[in-house]
Amino acid sequence: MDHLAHVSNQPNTQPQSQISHLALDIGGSLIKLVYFCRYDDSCRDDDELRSQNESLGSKSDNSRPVLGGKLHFAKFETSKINDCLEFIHSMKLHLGGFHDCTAPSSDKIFIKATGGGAYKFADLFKEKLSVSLDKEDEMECLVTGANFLLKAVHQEAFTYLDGQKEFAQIDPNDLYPYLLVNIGSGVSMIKVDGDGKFERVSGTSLGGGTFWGLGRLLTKCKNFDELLELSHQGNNRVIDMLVGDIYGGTDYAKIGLSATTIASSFGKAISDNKELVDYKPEDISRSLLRMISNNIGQISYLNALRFGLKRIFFAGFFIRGHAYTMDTISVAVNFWSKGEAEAMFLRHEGFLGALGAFMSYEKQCLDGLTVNKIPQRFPISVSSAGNKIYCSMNGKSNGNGNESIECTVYGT
Ligand SMILES: Nc1ncnc2c1ncn2[C@@H]1O[C@H](COP(=O)(O)OP(=O)(O)O)[C@@H](O)[C@H]1O
Ligand SMILES: CC(C)(COP(=O)(O)O)[C@@H](O)C(=O)NCCC(=O)O
Repeated sequence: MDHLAHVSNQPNTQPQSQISHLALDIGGSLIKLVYFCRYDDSCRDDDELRSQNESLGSKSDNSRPVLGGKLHFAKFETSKINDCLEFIHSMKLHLGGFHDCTAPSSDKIFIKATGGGAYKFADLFKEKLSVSLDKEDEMECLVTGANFLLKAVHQEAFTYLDGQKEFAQIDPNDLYPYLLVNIGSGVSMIKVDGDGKFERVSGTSLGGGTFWGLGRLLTKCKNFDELLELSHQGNNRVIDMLVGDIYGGTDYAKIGLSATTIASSFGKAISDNKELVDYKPEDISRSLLRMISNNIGQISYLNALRFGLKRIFFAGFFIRGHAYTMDTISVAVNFWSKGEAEAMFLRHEGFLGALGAFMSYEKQCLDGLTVNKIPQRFPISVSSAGNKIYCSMNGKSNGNGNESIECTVYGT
């Protein structure tokens, strides 16, 4: 089975009854899965977690049991949805949904799902797994996921400039407003003012799908990571027309453009008298990556300026923890804002929507949990005091956002 990534150490060895609450984000390019896996001894009072709780500024409640476990993440290409269905089936993840106690037929299992595929593939899930997809709004899920990560997960956000990664100290009480830029197949820009308070203020169709789609056509690369890898070795100046190419090697200082600034992405191709085969795939990949990243960085900054936002968080699987992508976006934001605005990135960049869908289980009547009839309800939410779910990262970041998140949930 060709699933791209999963984060649990050995998911297939987990006792099935420990897995619960599967949530999906089915996007234009990738399907993202989040599910919760309890530890065996999870129903316990845990002093360490209580002190963690107190350090987060919330009061511990000794009367409630603690469910310890991990959030696991996985992703599949949307075009390989059958692999995803097989994975869910083999792990029995589809049983980790909820019964709608209010529905006439309460034997139905619902799985929380967001993204366009929650609509497009609803019948397929019903046919293959006998589950219904309970649809949650994509923008709402992105915002819920971002707020959760920024408030609850240690060292989630970081800046990246000149090869230097620096974790940002995020004060949960001073988080808003910010601009969330989700770079998936397309790009959404969302002004976030609070929990559930947001507005999608802009977007662009020149996103991750454009980079991968054009890149595949122009370079014959077989997968996304190969294309990204190629860009490492490439030189965009071979294809991009620089200010210096137009100005005889000099800056256009009067308007603040150096000779090395890209004047026109892919512009050299009009006059080089070359065919596609004459360009190296790595140079094409590099130019393409800069074109898309610069453009998104610029539009993001303009929207931040429009609403007076200082912080811009970039997410979505286009970024892929890739140094050059993050560097280019950071430089674009820095350049256009003259250092006023800052680009930040998230370790779990691609899982915001799926996490948001996962959080939305909180809204449901959860008494009829289907997995092992867990007696506790599952109040997942991150209040400003962070007093229901606690997280710490498990293991070091590998840049893919594929770590599991240790989390603890109070049962009620
Ligand atoms: N393994 C991969 N296969 C395809 N695209 C990938 C892969 N890894 C990263 N990407 C990039 O991530 C984008 C999808 O990001 P994602 O946040 O999952 O958006 P969506 O919800 O639209 O699928 C793709 O368009 C591509 O640029
Ligand atoms: C339609 C979408 C919200 C779908 O989300 P995605 O699957 O790309 O993550 C997104 O592709 C988008 O915002 N596109 C840009 C459309 C526009 O504003 O021009």
